[in-house]
Amino acid sequence: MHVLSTNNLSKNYGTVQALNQVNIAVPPGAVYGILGPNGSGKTTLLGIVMNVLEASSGSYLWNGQSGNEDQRKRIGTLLETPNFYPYLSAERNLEIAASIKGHSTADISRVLRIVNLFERRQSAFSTYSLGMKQRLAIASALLGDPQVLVLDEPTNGLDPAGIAEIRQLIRQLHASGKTIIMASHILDEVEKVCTHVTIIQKGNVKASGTVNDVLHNDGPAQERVIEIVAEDLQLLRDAITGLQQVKEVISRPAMLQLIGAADMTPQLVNRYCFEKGITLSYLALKKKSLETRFLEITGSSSDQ
Ligand SMILES: Nc1ncnc2c1ncn2[C@@H]1O[C@H](COP(=O)(O)OP(=O)(O)OP(=O)(O)O)[C@@H](O)[C@H]1O
Repeated sequence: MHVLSTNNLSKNYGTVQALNQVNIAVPPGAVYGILGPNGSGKTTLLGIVMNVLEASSGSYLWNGQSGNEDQRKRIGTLLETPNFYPYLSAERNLEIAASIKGHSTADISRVLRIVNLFERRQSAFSTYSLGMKQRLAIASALLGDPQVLVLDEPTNGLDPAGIAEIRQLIRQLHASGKTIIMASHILDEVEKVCTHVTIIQKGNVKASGTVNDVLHNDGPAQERVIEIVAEDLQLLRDAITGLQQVKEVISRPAMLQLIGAADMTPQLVNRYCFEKGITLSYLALKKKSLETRFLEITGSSSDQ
């Protein structure tokens, strides 16, 4: 059974269609990325499934059941930057959060340890770095030990060190068995921490599946690139141009790049050169870059 599934969720804000018949299905134990540029509808989607916003149409199920308050209490959320009191300690702030959420304060040491802030628990929130502040926010989401976490852009506004801390924490929570649903507009982030991804653009789902299938799978009809080097590049160029599977030969500094379809295999190129009496000193099949694949899916980098 899926932890979360949506059925044709749509949302209009007046004339703005923020979501258009969105279907996602989150398997247990996944780190599920909702990837899309600013304004693509990620926050709206998370807001609806957390019952902060109402859908215009469509429905969703948490663990196969229509959402109810009790269930939602068992989901840890980080939807916006939480308001912690700057002059109170991390521990005191969590005591307040626990009492608001109806969780026992006995859980506070545990969550502070998970996010690696236990040693700094007595320090005032205002003395924390941005990364620490965000970790405290995740600690607050972890109160009550929810099995599912919903995080909206958890690394937004952090410096590279802070980003690395949060990504490490998400990986660690995943390893401990939590299901994590997170919005992000950073392709690299989704590739680094997520197991599954839905790419959303202008409220429409463009692709969904495991990160590997969606972002790395070139598909059989896709173009591929092979790089080759031999002692005499001109001779190599003259020879390889005769190989039917090679559509284009590009001269790069000290190497040739061959563009072809999936039938242009490294084995074929190697054998062909060998038969022409040329020994290759380098041969590599290059994967299409993630960025290129993303642009293919979304059609544009800046278009929302
Ligand atoms: N309260 C609102 N009233 C009117 N339009 C809204 C409202 N909230 C969001 N929108 C619009 O809905 C669309 C989706 O917004 P949403 O915030 O869900 O996207 P997002 O992908 O989360 O973007 P961001 O990363 O910037 O938060 C945008 O066009 C946005 O301008």
